[in-house]
This record gives sequence, C-alpha cells and structure tokens, in this order.
Amino acid sequence: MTEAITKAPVITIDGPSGSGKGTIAKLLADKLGFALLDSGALYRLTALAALNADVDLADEARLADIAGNLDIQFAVANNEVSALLGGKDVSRDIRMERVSMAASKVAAIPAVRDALLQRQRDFRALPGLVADGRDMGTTVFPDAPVKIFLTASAEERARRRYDQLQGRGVSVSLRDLLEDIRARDDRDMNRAASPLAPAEDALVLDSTSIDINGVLQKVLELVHQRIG
Ligand SMILES: Nc1ncnc2c1ncn2[C@@H]1O[C@H](COP(=O)(O)OP(=O)(O)O)[C@@H](O)[C@H]1O
Ligand SMILES: Nc1ccn([C@H]2C[C@H](O)[C@@H](COP(=O)(O)OP(=O)(O)O)O2)c(=O)n1
Repeated sequence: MTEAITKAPVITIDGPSGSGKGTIAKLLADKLGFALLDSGALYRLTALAALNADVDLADEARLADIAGNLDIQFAVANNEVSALLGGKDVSRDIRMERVSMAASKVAAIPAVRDALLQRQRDFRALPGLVADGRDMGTTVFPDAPVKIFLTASAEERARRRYDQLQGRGVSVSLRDLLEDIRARDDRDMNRAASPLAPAEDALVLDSTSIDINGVLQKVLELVHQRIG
C-alpha cells in the first residue's frame, strides 16, 4: 500500500440498526466525493451465501471459509449501490429480515470477522472513505480522524424500519420489527468480538428527534473541524 493511500482520511459511522448510518454515510460520501463502505453488506452477503448453501449457522469454520472466499462486487448505477453475489444482484435479498438475523449471528464469530477485516481496509483510498457499520471506529479504522456513533431509541428505529419496508411494499408488523431490533442490539452489543460500542474518541449523536438533514449538518461540522 502506498503512503498516500495509507493516509486517506476515513469517516467512521457506527451504531445500531435503523439509527441512520447508511443514509448519512451515503449523503456524506456523495457530498465529499469519498468512497463508501457498507460493512454490514459484507456480513449480510456472508449470511446469504451460507443460507443459500444450507450451511449450519453454528459451523464456524465453514462460515469463516465462506466469508474469506466471497465472490462479490459492488456496482453503482443511478446513484444506487447494488451488491452482487456470484454475479447475481442480491441487493434486495440481503435486506430480508431472515438475512438480517443470520448476519447478526455470523457477525458474532471472530473467525468470520477476521476473514473480512482486510477486505474492509482495502476500501480505503484517496480522496477518502466513509465507512458504516458497528466496529469501524474501534477495530477496522482505529486511526480514523472522524468517528461518529449514531443512535436513536429502539422504538424510533423500529418505526423507521417499518416505514422503509412499507415503502418497498414489504408487509411487516411493527411489534415484530421492534423485537428483532432488540434481539439484534443485544447480540451486537454483547458479543466478545468487536461488540457494538462507541470508540473513545467518537462523537455520539442521538438522532431520535433530529431529522436526516439535522444529523448531516452536525456530522459535517465535525468533518470540517477535523479534516478541513
Ligand atoms: N434522523 C432521521 N430521522 C428520521 N428518519 C431517518 C433518520 N435517519 C434515517 N432515517 C430513515 O430511517 C431508515 C433507516 O435508516 P438507515 O440509514 O437504513 O439506518 P441504518 O443504516 O443505521 O440501519 C431509512 O428509511 C431512513 O430514511
Ligand atoms: N461492521 C459491522 C457491520 C455489521 N455487522 C453486523 C451487525 C448487524 O446485525 C449485521 C447487518 O449490519 P447492517 O449495518 O447491514 O444492519 P442495519 O442496516 O444497521 O440493520 O451485520 C457487524 O457486526 N459489524
């Protein structure tokens, strides 16, 4: 890796499901002309590949092997990023609730996390990277100059996810979504390997009652302070 690439600035956005990480990361990357890493998509693609191959979600060695050998690509068209697995567009499939739940399970396996670590770091390139996930600021890019930890109440996050799924024509119950969110929060925060937690030097932003533009402005303030 060249010196210049090593120094490309990274903005990390971590937080629980539905806190707005993906939305803010995309707006920020567009505004700054930075590359974008949706690290959750890597865990989701690992989970989908495992489900497709009928792999037991307790078989850690096979899951790590799948994570280490994922045949994936990210393609950008009409300002939307699609995820391809084995050449097939699976952008919708990886957002299904059963894949979300499986992703949270495979993400708790240290060997899976290790297998995906370098792939995530390889996204770092000039002029900079916006990386969203759970451990971007703590484990993957600990030297990032800007770290945000975005949160919101579980009820608000479930409501946002409900509206998002309704908008896509997917019918779900708000109560089930809230239960799923709580189960995933619990697993993501309490696992031993890179648990969901703010980095010591992260700005913690509670977006429960701040709209998307309000959050973006706060994040941009910090970006301008730290990296100009
Ligand atoms: N501050 C906010 N206020 C209201 N809705 C929001 C806010 N941030 C995000 N959303 C909406 O909530 C949903 C989930 O956001 P998303 O960015 O996918 O969250 P995450 O990536 O953290 O899971 C999206 O429909 C998004 O438009
Ligand atoms: N850096 C990351 C990113 C995601 N994960 C795990 C935790 C989540 O339950 C799944 C899916 O993450 P994703 O960010 O796509 O999920 P949400 O959009 O926030 O619902 O992967 C992780 O452990 N570490």
